[in-house]
Amino acid sequence: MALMGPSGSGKTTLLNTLAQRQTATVSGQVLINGQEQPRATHRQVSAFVEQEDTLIGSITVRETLRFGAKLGLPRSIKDSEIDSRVRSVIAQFGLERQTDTLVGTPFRKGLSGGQKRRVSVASQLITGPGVLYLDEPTSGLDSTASFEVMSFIKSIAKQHNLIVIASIHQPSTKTFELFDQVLLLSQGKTCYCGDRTKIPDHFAALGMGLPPMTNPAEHLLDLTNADFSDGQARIERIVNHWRTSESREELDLSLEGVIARSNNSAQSFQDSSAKPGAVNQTLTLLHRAWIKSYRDIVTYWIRVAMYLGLAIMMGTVWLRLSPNQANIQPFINAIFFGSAFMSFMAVAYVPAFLEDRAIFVKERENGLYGPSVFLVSNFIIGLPYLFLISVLFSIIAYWLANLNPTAHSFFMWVMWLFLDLLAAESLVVLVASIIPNFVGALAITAFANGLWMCVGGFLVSLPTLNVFWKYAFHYWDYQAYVFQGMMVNEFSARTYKCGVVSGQEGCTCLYASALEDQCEIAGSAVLKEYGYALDRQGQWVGIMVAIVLGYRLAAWLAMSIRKS
Ligand SMILES: Nc1ncnc2c1ncn2[C@@H]1O[C@H](COP(=O)(O)OP(=O)(O)OP(=O)(O)O)[C@@H](O)[C@H]1O
Repeated sequence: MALMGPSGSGKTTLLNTLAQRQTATVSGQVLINGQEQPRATHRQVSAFVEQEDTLIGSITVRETLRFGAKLGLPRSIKDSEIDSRVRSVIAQFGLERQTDTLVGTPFRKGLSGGQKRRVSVASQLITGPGVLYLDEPTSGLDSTASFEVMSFIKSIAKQHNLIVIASIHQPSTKTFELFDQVLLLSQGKTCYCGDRTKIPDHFAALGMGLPPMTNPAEHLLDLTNADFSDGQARIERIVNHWRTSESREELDLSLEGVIARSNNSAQSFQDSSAKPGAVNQTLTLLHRAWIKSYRDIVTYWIRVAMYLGLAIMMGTVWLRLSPNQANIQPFINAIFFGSAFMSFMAVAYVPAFLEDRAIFVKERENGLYGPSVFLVSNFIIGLPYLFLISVLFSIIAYWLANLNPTAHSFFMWVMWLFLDLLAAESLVVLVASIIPNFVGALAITAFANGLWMCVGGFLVSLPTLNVFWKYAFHYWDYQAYVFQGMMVNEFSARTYKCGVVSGQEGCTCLYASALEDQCEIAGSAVLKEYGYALDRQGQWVGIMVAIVLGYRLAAWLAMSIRKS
């Protein structure tokens, strides 16, 4: 069935209402086989293909369909059967030659627009729905590609006894003729609903017959458009004519028949408990995210390169500092840069997360999985990459800057940096879950990281920081714990040479410590100045883990509440 009508006539609203996908206030009933069904049943028996393709660009056509099947089909279905279903859907959509072609990203060319549309529809058909809703399946395609997409859909609909309801804007004559039924809307009202072939007679009775050599779809749109002269009066005539027409009477009668029959027979639909379990779905998402993470440079590799650049820059700016008192402040500054600025740069994760979130929203709408599965897989897939970034950054920057040169201190630094990046990424996930908009999420994450920098205790020492900022924000500032941890790592066991004044005997030490008479400063004196304890790293690690989990939990809450 083609759902047609001029712009703003209510096509999308009706389609969403039928598919039970929106919360707009509507009245009336949506019946399947003559009976009202719960939302979960709608999701089981139907599939919805949105106007925009939300495909993952860095996986192949075969992988797209396989992952779609594994996420949506009951776990009792074996891998071999999934593979054969995938092969058959690929063949039905004429995509054999593109089976192992990537869908395509801005950096790697993949499928054409029409092929992408076919993959979008195919990925919804793999789970074998009975009703398929298509929101403007041909938008953005030229008339040849539109016809091609619709004819594939038509032949599959015939083969599988599938009901297809597609909103469509301005189909060519050939594409229009693929539809059996037409529902014509204008200003939210029905202008015609029924057999396509009966349209010419229906409108001819109104004196609005189809002129020769005219595209029928275009003619119908002209008739129902209120913007033309006499538009309003004409639409009212069309609507009234439909209300009293024979076609309308026939439709009512057949609906009454369906409802009466359904009252005498209980409908049973497929059991939803047979869906794949949360663990299986998490593993499937992890597998898909893993492929995406190594193929798509935007996900992690741009960030790896950026952190490598920053490591070289930091290591050469703070180049081989010797441990003397003049370098104590530069060491502290290096630690601040290594903790605060590194986490600030996590804003580079915003676009990749928003892309994953868009896929999640679509798949949740289709009833595949919820926020827990998405967030757990997102968390796990980030761990190896963040660890890799922490190790690579540290190998370069730590030794070039000559921070405390012991193996133990190096590994402790890597751990602090890893926790830092993990917390920063969790903050991005939280902010982008609440504000799923590129500029908005970027601005708020940058603001939050700016705030954490200011109240961390380095730019303004804790005793000086005013009580509001201290008590409201300092104690859950993840950057503060990383800074403290890195400071203890550098200064707890290292000594620094005091300064010698030329022409004088002895030396002057900037920090008083027990080693003053040997012209040295014990690093612990620096920590004393900042008020940092030497033995609380374990507690700080615990607090960092709690902050990371807190951010992820808050993101889960935001995603559970926010549905779009
Ligand atoms: N039956 C109705 N009664 C009253 N208002 C309606 C009805 N259907 C839709 N609307 C309202 O009309 C507006 C346009 O609806 P919608 O976006 O569904 O139109 P559309 O035909 O899909 O437009 P386009 O082709 O431009 O996407 C929306 O604000 C919607 O809430």
